[in-house]
Amino acid sequence: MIEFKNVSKTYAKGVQALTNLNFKIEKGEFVFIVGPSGAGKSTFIKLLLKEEEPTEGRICINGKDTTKLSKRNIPHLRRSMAVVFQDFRLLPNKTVYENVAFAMEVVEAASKEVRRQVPMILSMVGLSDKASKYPHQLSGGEKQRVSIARAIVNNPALLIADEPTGNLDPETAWEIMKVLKQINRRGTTVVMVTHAKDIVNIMEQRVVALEKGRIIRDEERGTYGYED
Ligand SMILES: Nc1ncnc2c1ncn2[C@@H]1O[C@H](COP(=O)(O)OP(=O)(O)OP(=O)(O)O)[C@@H](O)[C@H]1O
Repeated sequence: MIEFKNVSKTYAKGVQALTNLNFKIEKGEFVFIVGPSGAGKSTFIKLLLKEEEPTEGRICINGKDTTKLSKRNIPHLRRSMAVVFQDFRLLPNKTVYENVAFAMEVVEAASKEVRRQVPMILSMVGLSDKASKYPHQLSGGEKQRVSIARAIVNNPALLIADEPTGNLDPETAWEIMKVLKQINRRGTTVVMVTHAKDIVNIMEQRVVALEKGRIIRDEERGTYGYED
């Protein structure tokens, strides 16, 4: 599904953020990306989302070289992916239902489809009873579940989670992991960047470790491996 071939990224002023990355992520995988600050994790996500271009190499998604993608086809690529952030990024003046519905409205889904899909997704993330609440009336874990609901409501093939548990206490973080794992079981590929050592160690999923822009480990049932 995702293939990086000899991918390097050098920012302006010569900062080399990623050096010669080679790896594949297959459809349906659950992959943790770990590494110390500055290792290149955010750059990796930006390349996936085509927010940045690699300086060298090729990034193929579903067999297509995204570096060669025409401008016209970028929206289509972006729609196949969704991102969940540490800070939730919900719309404060919209209810839970409206936040999720809005993600469908911007891709011009039929209103009948919105009315069918939103309650289903809210029930999946355990928020049916909060549909009419506003973000400020929710706990951190609930906000993150809304943001996950919004991310998956258009059925992306790939869910990118950038430190999704970073603002949550350990118990709530585990609730979020359960939701992500459930989404993964339904077939969505999940790539999660994290510093949550315990979560990585207990989940026993594939771990790709970056350090100074290089992959230093890629293990099938990996561990966190750092002491930060
Ligand atoms: N827009 C940019 N311009 C110049 N250098 C950048 C830019 N973005 C990132 N870098 C540099 O590239 C390297 C990798 O940064 P990146 O943000 O990808 O790391 P990270 O692993 O996500 O770190 P963190 O865990 O702190 O978020 C760092 O040396 C950083 O300073």
